[in-house]
Amino acid sequence: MLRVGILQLDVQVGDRKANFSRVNELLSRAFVPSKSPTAIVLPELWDTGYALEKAQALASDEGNETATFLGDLAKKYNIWFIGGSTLAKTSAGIKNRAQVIDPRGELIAYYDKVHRFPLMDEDKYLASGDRDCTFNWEGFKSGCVICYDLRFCEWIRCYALKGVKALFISAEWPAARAKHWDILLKARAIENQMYVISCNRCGATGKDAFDGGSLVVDPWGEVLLDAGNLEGLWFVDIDVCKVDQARSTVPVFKDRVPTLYVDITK
Ligand SMILES: NC(=O)CCC(=O)C(=O)O
Repeated sequence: MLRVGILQLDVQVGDRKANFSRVNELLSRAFVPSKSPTAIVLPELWDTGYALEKAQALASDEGNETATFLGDLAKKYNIWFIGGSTLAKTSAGIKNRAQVIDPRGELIAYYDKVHRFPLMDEDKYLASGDRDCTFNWEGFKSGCVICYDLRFCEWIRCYALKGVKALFISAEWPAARAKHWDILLKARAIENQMYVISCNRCGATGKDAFDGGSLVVDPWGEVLLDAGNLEGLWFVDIDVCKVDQARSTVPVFKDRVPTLYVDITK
């Protein structure tokens, strides 16, 4: 068994100090030790929110400030942090970067959001990523994407074809489209026969409301955890055998006919 913790946060926009201190507080209040290796997931841009007009000032070099903060907590609690993105200053511009930190506090992988969301001005302020992110989480091949990436079934399929069995998704997905969020998480889990482990923001900034609704969905599409719409930290165990069971029972990956899946726009 492996265990995931969903830390659903009401992000304070532009205030990294407040978000750091809230995460500290939630962990010290709600962390439950376990024998199962544990990964905690945070929302997209959990430390600064969508203050993109101030991205230049808020971003830290390669996202190091946030990685250091999480690294210290990872060591203290002997946990992973998987996903949860920050603004990272890079030579190619500022990126929306999800970080993977192991229990030694080391940043072992990161993912720069590939599909920038124009309705929240990401195309105006941020540079996009150009690669996927897969890694070994306690022997379980896993991957990360961020929010709007969830809409691109072909991108998530690439992860599954690379052998990913657990996909971590961090998001700031507004309440206005909460239904899409819910359906797409379940669809991606069912069609790829993988765990989908998500963490969305909750609360509101001005008129922008976020409903949370973070889900952990198993490879059969069953919801193992629904965080509701409040701030908090919740845990659930996942049985790694379920992915192989689902894939051998309904042999989608054996039955694909990729020679027919051509891109007709080319
Ligand atoms: N932060 C995001 O990428 C939001 C994506 C979103 O709201 C959507 O509808 O897609």
